Amino acid sequence: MTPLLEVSNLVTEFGGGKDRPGLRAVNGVSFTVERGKVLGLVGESGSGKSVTGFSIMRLLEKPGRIAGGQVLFDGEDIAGYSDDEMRQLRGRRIAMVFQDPMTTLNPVLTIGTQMIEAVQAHDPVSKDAARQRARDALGLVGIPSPEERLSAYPHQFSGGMRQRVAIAIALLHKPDLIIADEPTTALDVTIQSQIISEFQRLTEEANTAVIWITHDLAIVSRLADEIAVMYAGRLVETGPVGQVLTDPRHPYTAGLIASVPSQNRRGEPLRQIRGMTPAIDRLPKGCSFRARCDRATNGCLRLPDLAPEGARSFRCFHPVMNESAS
Ligand SMILES: Nc1ncnc2c1ncn2[C@@H]1O[C@H](COP(=O)(O)OP(=O)(O)OP(=O)(O)O)[C@@H](O)[C@H]1O
Repeated sequence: MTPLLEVSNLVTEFGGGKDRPGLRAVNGVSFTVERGKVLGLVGESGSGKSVTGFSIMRLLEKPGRIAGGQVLFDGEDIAGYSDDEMRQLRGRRIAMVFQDPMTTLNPVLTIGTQMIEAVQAHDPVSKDAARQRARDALGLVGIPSPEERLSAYPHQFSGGMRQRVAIAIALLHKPDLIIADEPTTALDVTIQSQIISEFQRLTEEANTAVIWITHDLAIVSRLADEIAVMYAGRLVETGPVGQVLTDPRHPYTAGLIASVPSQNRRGEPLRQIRGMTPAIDRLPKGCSFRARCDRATNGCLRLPDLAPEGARSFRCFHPVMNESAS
């Protein structure tokens, strides 16, 4: 069966032109997402996670542009779709949830008006039927008194409730894929946990595939089937989440896991990856992680390929081998 989403060699640049390369925020990224499965896309700030999500959705702001690669959605290359074709797909078959729900919501319209518009944008149903769908969707994401809340404006909701509304809008048309870009990062942990559980239940019921963009490995271990780790615009490790998180191969993945606070002992300094992610306009030659890596050798002046090993793949000449895990 064709995967729901197949991203191959995606390159996204900012600026540049015909003869001038731009800044490569996404540099040859390939991954697949199967129907109903959750991919956790992780990496430090600036690694290119959001730009990958925006490229798939074709919501890149100028001067951002897809400079190469393919995005096959249900077997069709949507990277070449016109803006109109893309608008048809967005909201109906692919939806996005952002860190700030106000990216989705309009502050001057009631939630009801916005949700009815969102229903009618893709389904030619009556206003009453659309209102009913909106009410049901608010109920599904745990908004109390949904009928009354339809008449409220976004500012009359708490941050957590606003994010639930944004999720309800994303789920309105039962999309095949949701790209969730750090949707719980700005919320406190209890609300975060409730929203993740509800999101998980709703997407499982509708067999929706999800790309969950985050830097939080705890969320990924709870939610995702597969993980893809990005570093400086490239994927450095991919695979089933259980395998990668318990037995990482790439030293960067291992460093990320070791720096999770719960992995550290009380009283000892928190382990962290030394140094900083290189800026995308000053990427070092070869492996971009080598300046921060204890395992690097002169051989790392060449760029390793993302090489497969069973169900996983990693981009490293000197992978971590955890014998106790095998
Ligand atoms: N509009 C823009 N113009 C120029 N460069 C940009 C623009 N948007 C993003 N970038 C660059 O693209 C790179 C990747 O950014 P991106 O937002 O995808 O990172 P991220 O991994 O999602 O980080 P974060 O977790 O902080 O959102 C960064 O180096 C960023 O500076």
